[in-house]
Parts: sequence; C-alpha cells; structure tokens
Amino acid sequence: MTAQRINPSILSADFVNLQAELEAIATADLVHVDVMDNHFVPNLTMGPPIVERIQAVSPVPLDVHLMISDADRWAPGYAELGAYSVTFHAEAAADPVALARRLRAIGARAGIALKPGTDPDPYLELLPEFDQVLVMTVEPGFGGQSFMADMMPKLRRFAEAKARLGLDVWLQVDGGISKDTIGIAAEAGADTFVAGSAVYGGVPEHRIAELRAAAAAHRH
Ligand SMILES: O=C(CO)[C@@H](O)[C@H](O)COP(=O)(O)O
Ligand SMILES: [Fe+2]
Repeated sequence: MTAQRINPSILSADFVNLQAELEAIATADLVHVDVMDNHFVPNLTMGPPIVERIQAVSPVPLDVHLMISDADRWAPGYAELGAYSVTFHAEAAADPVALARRLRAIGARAGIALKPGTDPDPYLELLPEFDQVLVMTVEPGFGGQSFMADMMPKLRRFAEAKARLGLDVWLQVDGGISKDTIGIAAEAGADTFVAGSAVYGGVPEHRIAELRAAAAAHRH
C-alpha cells in the first residue's frame, strides 16, 4: 500500500508567530515552505535567512517549494541549509537534470514542479532523476485558490510512468487540497498532499487528521 504524506503549507500560517504555527503541525509529515520572488510569480514571501530559522525550529522536516526564477543559481542553497526536499519549477530551470543531481549530491530530495499549463511529456522519461514531482493544481503564487481537477490526467501520466519504470518517486499535489478534493488527487495517483488554507483554517491537528483519513479512503 502506498504511503501518504500530508504537508501543511505555512503560506496560510501567521508569519508573526511562525514558531507556534510550526509546533501546531507536529503531526504532519513535512512542512511545505513556499519561496516566492515576485518575478516567477506575482507574490513575495521569504528567502534563505527565514527558511534557515524555520529549519532550526520546525518539528518536522522541510519540503521547500521554490517559485523563483533562475532556480539553477538559488536552489542548492536551500539544500545546503538542510531542507529535506527542494522542489524547483521546470519552467525556471535551464538544466533541470543537472540541478536535480546537484541537490541530491548535497543530500536533499530533488523535486520538479510543473505549472498547470506545462506539458508533462518531456519529463516522463526523466523521472529517475527526481525524488518527487509536484503537479500544481492551481496557478502558483497564492493560497486559497480552487483545486483544478483538470490536472488529474497529467497526474495519471506521471503515475503510469512511475509504475512502468518501477520507481518510488513521490507524486505531490499543491493547491486547493481539502477534505473534499484530496480523494480525487489520491485516486489519480498522488501520495503527497500540500494543504495551506485547509490546515490553518481550523485547528491544524484536527485538519491534518481529517485530510489523512480522506486520503486513506482513496489510497492505491
Ligand atoms: O504553492 C502554493 C501556492 O503557489 C501553495 O503551496 C499554497 O500555499 C497552497 O495553498 P492552499 O491552496 O492549500 O490554500
Ligand atoms: Fe507550494
């Protein structure tokens, strides 16, 4: 049976009380950290100094999602500060395979993210180069948007390639995941679920448990 992971996104947390907000998700698998540069996406969040402090106090490992241009230059720094996984966007990297190899060499899991409009085809045969693939289920940039169910065929393409190649690459979804949508993504082959507003919009521990139960009901 596939292991499933719930990764709350601190984009929906109170940024002035980050330590308490991190402690509130101690029952999660990883904490999803959205790094935005106001260039690749029209929003700005944080950079290495803040991510380094999050790394120092978080009760769970860091799943860093880089929504930044020139990923080739900046992504290795996040692996060096100790992030468990570093995911960069395919659209923002000049050489995704070389970058993934650098991230792995530093000791991080290497992830590649695809915006909703990005064709999965060029990446299917490259799956062995990555530890996780992030299929965006909203346009990156903001929390609280609606889940795009029309991304499920793309997710299925990766699930098929994963099975065909016999890999244990994680298939992640991010955007609009709630107790009502998580089953749709699990059904299509996702095993790693990012949820921001759904977790921090209530008591995080309860929301995480609710999401786990809803995903498990559709486990592969
Ligand atoms: O990467 C992003 C947004 O670009 C996400 O990680 C959001 O933070 C998810 O928020 P919700 O859709 O779950 O509220
Ligand atoms: Fe994200």
